[in-house]
Amino acid sequence: MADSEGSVEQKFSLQEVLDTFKLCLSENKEVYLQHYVAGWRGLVKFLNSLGSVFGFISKDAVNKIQVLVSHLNGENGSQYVTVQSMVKYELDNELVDLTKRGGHPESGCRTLLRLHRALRWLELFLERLRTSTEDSKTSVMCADAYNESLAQHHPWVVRKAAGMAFCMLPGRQAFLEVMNVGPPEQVVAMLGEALPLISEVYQITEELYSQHNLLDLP
Ligand SMILES: CCCCCCCC/C=C\CCCCCCCC(=O)N[C@@H](COP(=O)(O)O)[C@H](O)/C=C/CCCCCCCCCCCCC
Repeated sequence: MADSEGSVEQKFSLQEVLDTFKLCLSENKEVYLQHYVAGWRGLVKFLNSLGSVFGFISKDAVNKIQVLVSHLNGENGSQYVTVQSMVKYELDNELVDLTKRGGHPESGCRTLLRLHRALRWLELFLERLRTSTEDSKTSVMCADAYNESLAQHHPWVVRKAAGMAFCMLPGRQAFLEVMNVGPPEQVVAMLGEALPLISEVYQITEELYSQHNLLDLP
């Protein structure tokens, strides 16, 4: 639908996100950065539809997406086709701050690590949502998933702000409706399809980062 300024309204579609995560893995199980970033773009669209209280989260995610896009579109873009090639290129060329922040505050490795940690939150949250019942609270599912994952990497002030934002989440039914899939049973089925894909992308990235000791990049 076009708005009053003539631009096309971008509605969130879970199917679209599912499709992008399907495209993320190459035949030899490398993670395509372009599709990884597209998956996050889709998720941010969803976050934006929940209202301005989530703006500070959306802003941070968009910043990180933009950093990765600028690597992809930069003069060394061919080195950023997959997460594997990015890691190799940046490590071989000493483009990553490994122990403390220095000359490479926006390395692809560091930036992707932040989204990678958030992907674990997403996996935990969606699994809770998939197995939830009508009276389950999205705010509780979201907070539990956050405390089990991302929270460990955030300072008190961010944890506090995130906790307050979670309280503003719509209830389960409204939440499922925003996904634009159909009745709750259909959403649950689609989540069942999406979760193994998200989980595989997460696991492959986690192993790669672990092999190269990149899981604690400053
Ligand atoms: C399938 C559809 C249903 C679920 C849709 C969920 C949509 C979620 C979309 C985006 C999630 C946001 C990802 C946030 C990335 C955060 C990265 C991060 O950890 N950044 C921190 C560290 O960065 P540096 O300072 O080291 O550069 C930064 O400090 C964070 C600031 C913002 C607060 C982040 C809170 C994250 C909460 C988890 C997401 C909650 C979304 C709730 C909506 C359901």
